[in-house]
Amino acid sequence: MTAGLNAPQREAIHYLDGPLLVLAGAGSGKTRVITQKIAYLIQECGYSPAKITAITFTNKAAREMKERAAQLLGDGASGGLTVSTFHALGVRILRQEAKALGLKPGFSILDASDVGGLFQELMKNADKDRLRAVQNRISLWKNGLLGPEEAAAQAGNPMEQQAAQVYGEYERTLRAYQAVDFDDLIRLPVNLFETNEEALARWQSRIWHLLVDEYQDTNRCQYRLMKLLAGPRASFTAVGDDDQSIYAWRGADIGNIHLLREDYPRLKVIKLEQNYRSTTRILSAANAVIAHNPKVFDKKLWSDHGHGDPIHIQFCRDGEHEAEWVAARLTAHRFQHRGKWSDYAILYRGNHQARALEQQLRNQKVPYALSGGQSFFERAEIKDITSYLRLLANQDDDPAFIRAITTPKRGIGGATLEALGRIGGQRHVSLFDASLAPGVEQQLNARQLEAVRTFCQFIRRMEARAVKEPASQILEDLLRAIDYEASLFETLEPREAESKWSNVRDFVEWLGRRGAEDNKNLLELAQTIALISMLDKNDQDADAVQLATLHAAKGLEFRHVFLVGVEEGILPHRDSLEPEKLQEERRLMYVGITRARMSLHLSHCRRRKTGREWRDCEPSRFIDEMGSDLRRSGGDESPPDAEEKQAGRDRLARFKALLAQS
Ligand SMILES: Nc1ncnc2c1ncn2[C@@H]1O[C@H](COP(=O)(O)OP(=O)(O)OP(=O)(O)O)[C@@H](O)[C@H]1O
Ligand SMILES: [Mg+2]
Repeated sequence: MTAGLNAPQREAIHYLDGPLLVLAGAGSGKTRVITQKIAYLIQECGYSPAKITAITFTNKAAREMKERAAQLLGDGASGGLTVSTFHALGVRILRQEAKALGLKPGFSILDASDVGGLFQELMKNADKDRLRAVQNRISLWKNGLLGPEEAAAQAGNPMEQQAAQVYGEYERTLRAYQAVDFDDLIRLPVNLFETNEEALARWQSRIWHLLVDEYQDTNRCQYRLMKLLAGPRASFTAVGDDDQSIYAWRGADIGNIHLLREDYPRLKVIKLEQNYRSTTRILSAANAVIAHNPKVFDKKLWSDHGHGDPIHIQFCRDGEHEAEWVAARLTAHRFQHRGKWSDYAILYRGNHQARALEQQLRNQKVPYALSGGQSFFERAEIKDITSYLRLLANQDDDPAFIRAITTPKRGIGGATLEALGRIGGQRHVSLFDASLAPGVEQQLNARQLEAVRTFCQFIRRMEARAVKEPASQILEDLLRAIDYEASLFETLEPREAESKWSNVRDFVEWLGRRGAEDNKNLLELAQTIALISMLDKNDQDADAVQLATLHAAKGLEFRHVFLVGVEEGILPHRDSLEPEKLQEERRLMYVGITRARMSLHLSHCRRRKTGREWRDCEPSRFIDEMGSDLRRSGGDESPPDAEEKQAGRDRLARFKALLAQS
């Protein structure tokens, strides 16, 4: 079972005498240790899969790990195993312990855009920057387990004082809607377990061994949850790499690695030193870059995959040229290596960099999948549909009520909603309940009343069906009943309507499949949609180039990686030039380089256009830090004239024709 693993990996897998930290560099097989350890516990130690919980950083990683474990163990042997993100685990805990927390089991989970909307309501006159600052501040307080009162006592500058004020109001609003935000998914279970011994004991007894991947990016709150769940037995395996900690901006805390030693004096630490992912050239460059950060833990990393191809640095004229170059070079490279599109990833620092790349990939007919961008689930048409689902599961969810009752238009407007809001406010009930409350007749005219009542009855009917019929069936009926397709075509240009309707169809199909696979009804599915990102929606088997931000690429590996925009101001980011932030940018660069197995291409531009302004660009200092074993090209062209551009296009056309023949 542990064949093909090295000695320290085997040691990590077999170690069960107490808390264990595997601290090792990129590609050294940390994630593999977790997967193999799950199999080992079940197969060799006789653990029931239901007694094992593993925590990963993304839903995609969770699913891959589950699949790997199922493969290792054979059919059905891994049933009951929990592999999930901290957030998904939080949902599970909240759902089962809802009563103790004063939540109803169908509570809503608000995603980032819902929360953004709520803050806009609460701070009507604030500008965008203030809104974002306040929202971030509150999120950090929540992750630090500080309530509104403690926050108020701690608030320093005027922004923080305002945040502390809004915080209380925000929390009351969430509770009134029977809704939670992402931070609550971790914080509420922690609060519960700290005050309710019975609940804690129940969950502790379910977890004989806890495994945590990407430990370096846990925040204080997640660490508390992990510690509570591990309990006094402290039977856990955490794996991580301090050099890959890239979420400090979201409250992740490298200090948690030290904390583990302090909190668990018996902590065993195992280091892995062999990298199985990358060629020596790639690894040396990564090691050289990260050596510029102060060393916290002594780690070595070597690989016996041979030197491999030189790392290629391309100097491009401008952003457009860079995107053109990437698409063309990638296509040629794939042709030479007779590879698949899915062997390739294009990585970048910020989401906005994707647009130019997407355009070129489309032009050159390169199939691609985008992750880490605006989530599929945050598109207006999908939010329209999910507002119905949320309302089916939770009729206290006022934002969902407002969106659903006004989409498509059914003659209910601001005046009706205001009247309902007044009744709700007086009686302390939701808008849904206000619609059915006695006395509502006096506030609404006959037409309004009829429209509101019909809507509420429709929701009730669908809710009753949702607990017993397959999710896809209900969803189909729901769409038909509200005539969503027609409403799109009535209000939008045909092409736009077409594209939105096709997204809705994708969503229905996907949700139906998900329901059947996970054996969940529509109400249960409705709840977790907020947790799902675009990455999960992608067809896993599709042969496509992966486009991702460096943050979203963590933990993944690709045969060939293109890292674009390796420039001062982008990577490192212009807002992150002070020493601590610069170190995090350097770790981001390290993460990027170490995603590559066989080849790595970097690019930077002479100048870029932002808005109407052209800006001169400097290559990133991180390129210099990679050492001298680099192959550079480009940088000597003057801007092309029309003739040259045409010649380039002709060359490309000939090349494509060649490709098509091959
Ligand atoms: N003992 C081994 N023999 C052969 N291949 C291995 C071994 N251990 C790990 N690998 C392979 O090396 C690659 C990297 O492993 P893995 O993703 O587990 O590393 P990691 O330490 O989790 O990396 P990261 O820090 O990027 O998350 C994977 O393709 C994995 O299958
Ligand atoms: Mg990993």
